[in-house]
This record gives sequence, C-alpha cells and structure tokens, in this order.
Amino acid sequence: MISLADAERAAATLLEPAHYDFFAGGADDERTLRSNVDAFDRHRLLPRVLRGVGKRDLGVEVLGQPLSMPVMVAPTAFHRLAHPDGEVGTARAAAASGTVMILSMAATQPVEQVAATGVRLWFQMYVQPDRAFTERLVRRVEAAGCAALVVSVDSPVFGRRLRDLRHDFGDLPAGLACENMRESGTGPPRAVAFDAALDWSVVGWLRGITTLPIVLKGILHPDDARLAVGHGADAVIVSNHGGRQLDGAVASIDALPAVVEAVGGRLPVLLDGGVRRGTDVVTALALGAAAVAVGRPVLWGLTVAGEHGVRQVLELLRDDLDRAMVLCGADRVAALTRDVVHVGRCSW
Ligand SMILES: Cc1cc2nc3c(=O)[nH]c(=O)nc-3n(C[C@H](O)[C@H](O)[C@H](O)COP(=O)(O)O)c2cc1C
Ligand SMILES: CCCCC(=O)C(=O)O
Repeated sequence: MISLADAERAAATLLEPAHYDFFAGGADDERTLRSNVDAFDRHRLLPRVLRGVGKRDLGVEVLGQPLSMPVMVAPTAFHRLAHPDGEVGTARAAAASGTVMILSMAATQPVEQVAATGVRLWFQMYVQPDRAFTERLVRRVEAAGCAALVVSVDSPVFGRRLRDLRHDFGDLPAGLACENMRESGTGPPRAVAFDAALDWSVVGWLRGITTLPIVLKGILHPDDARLAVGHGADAVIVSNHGGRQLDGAVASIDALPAVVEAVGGRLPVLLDGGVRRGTDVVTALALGAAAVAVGRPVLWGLTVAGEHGVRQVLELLRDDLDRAMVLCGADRVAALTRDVVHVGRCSW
C-alpha cells in the first residue's frame, strides 16, 4: 500500500459489495462526491524556492489541543463493518499518529471503550428530537473524556443513497449495533433520528447543557459561518458530508475561502471531503483551514489491516504532506500562505 488509492482498491476486493458501496457511495447521482476530489484537481500550487526548509514542523493546535499533523479522523459510521478492530482500532492508530479522532454517534463500539485507548476524542452527534436522551448522551461522552462535541448540521433528513437502495442495505448485520444509542449501555439501541425542525437555537441549548467546545460540522455558506460565530460555536467544519447528503452541493475546497473570510479568524475553520494527498492538505491549509479530516481513506485502511492499516493511511498522508510542504518551500503550517494556491486551468 503506497498510496491511498491502493488502500481503496484493496478494500474493494475485501468488502462485501453492499458494505463497500455504503462506505464509498454518495447521495443521488454522486455529483458532489466526485466534485470533492475533482475540485482539488483544479487547484495548482505555486511553490517557493530556496527557503531553507531543512527541518519541518507539521504540528498545529486546534481548540487548544496539539496535533502532530493537521490531519484528523472524520466521523464515519460502522467501523466494525470494515474490520473487527472497529473504532477501537481506528482510535489506537489515531493516537499513535498523534491526532484527534472524531467518533461517530453511529459507532459500533461504545465511546467508553474507544476513549480507553487514550486517543484524543471528539464526539460527533445528530441532536435527537428526544432532547432528554441527547442530554444524557452528552453527559456520557463528557464522562468518557471527549474533548469536544461535533454537531452535524447538514442532515435535517438522511440523503438518498442509490447504492444502498440497490443493495437493500439498511440494517447492520447481527451482532453489530450503534453502541452509543443504548440508553444504559445494555438496553436496546435506539435508531439514529434526523431532525428537520432543528434551528440555530440548538447551539444555545447545547451551550446551556455543556462546557465542551461545540463544533458545527457541515457549514458551506459564508452567512452560516457568520451565524455560527454569532451563536457561539467554537469551530466549524466546512463539509458536505462526503457528498452523502445534498447532491449538487458545492465541493468543500471550493466553499472554504468564503467561509474563512466570513469567519475572519474568530474561530478555527476545519475542512473535510476529498482530501487524498499531501498537496490537498497543503491547498486547504493555504486557503485558511486550521486542519483537515479524512473519512473514507481511514475506512479503507481499517478494512485492509485494521488498526495497522489506519496507521499506514495516516502515515502515508503525513509523509506526503511533509514532501508537499518542502516542495512548496514551507517549513511549518503557518508558512503556507494563500499565494501558493493557483486555481484554474494551467496554460503550460
Ligand atoms: C461511510 C461513511 C459514514 C459516515 N458517517 C458519518 C457520521 O456518522 N456522522 C457524520 O457527521 N458524518 C459522517 N460521514 C461524513 C464524514 O464525516 C465526512 O464528512 C466525509 O466522509 C469526508 O469526506 P471523505 O470521505 O471524502 O474524506 C460519513 C462518511 C462516510 C463515507
Ligand atoms: C445512522 C448512520 C449515519 C451515518 C452517516 O452519517 C452517513 O452514512 O453518512
């Protein structure tokens, strides 16, 4: 496995087709899914030379937490479908790589067990219409030691994924469940609900019940970024849910600059969607992201070799990022300024 593309190819041969398609697929015609990757391909870099970059530091700090590199693990559902190591395996790999894992509410292992690996954990949730249950879940993830709440705001309804419909993939196989949806750790799991009635007041409600930093995931419009600041969010993630929600939504990297401008440095802006190479990370950082997160590549690594495979994927990205930075003449993330990114057709 010498590239993330290798990881996907290998995973495709190992997974049941329905499970591969659940991980790989997007909503409807998958235009946004493709755009996330294609949009990075439209960006080109203008490297600087003779900058004395013999020693590099890839570290960043996000929400007061030091990361060894600006690449985090995005929240994705059902890791035990990929490999028996499950979320615990992913967590061990993220910890070994010195980065944060965002644990999905739809994880197939309990948050306590994942946190016990020692990884720095943020917890992703869909605020449930049953607010009392949501509050108990917040208490649970606080008690487990999670350092931030990541609230997905791009899912008032669940996107329509044709691959899943064709495979009739709906339920998890016997023995797997959304472990964080169990009321007391032992009861039957509730179904994850999507609430189209949610509005901006949910941020104030969450602020009233927890002191954890609140990260809004799924911001694309600059006005929403301003609203996030105004409502007291601590960070935003520019994301279209990996093309799994609104098909036709703008590619993440194309939405980033306007969000960064709207936020004006008042809170960190993160990005996910289509990050596959070190140069993609460089592009996002140069356009103002504080860090990026990767979703599918982690699932491919997990499928191929469990914890070890995730570690390989993260270290491939680190190595790729380091080389991209040296070649751009940057010895640290702060040296990646906007002028190194060139958008548009190359005429040479
Ligand atoms: C299989 C799969 C499951 C996902 N599950 C969740 C989830 O439970 N919660 C969430 O907020 N986002 C979820 N996402 C979206 C990711 O957090 C992220 O936005 C997206 O995967 C980033 O794009 P990438 O896969 O191109 O890196 C999921 C994505 C995939 C591919
Ligand atoms: C109830 C599972 C939610 C997973 C999710 O968000 C996704 O597949 O994109």
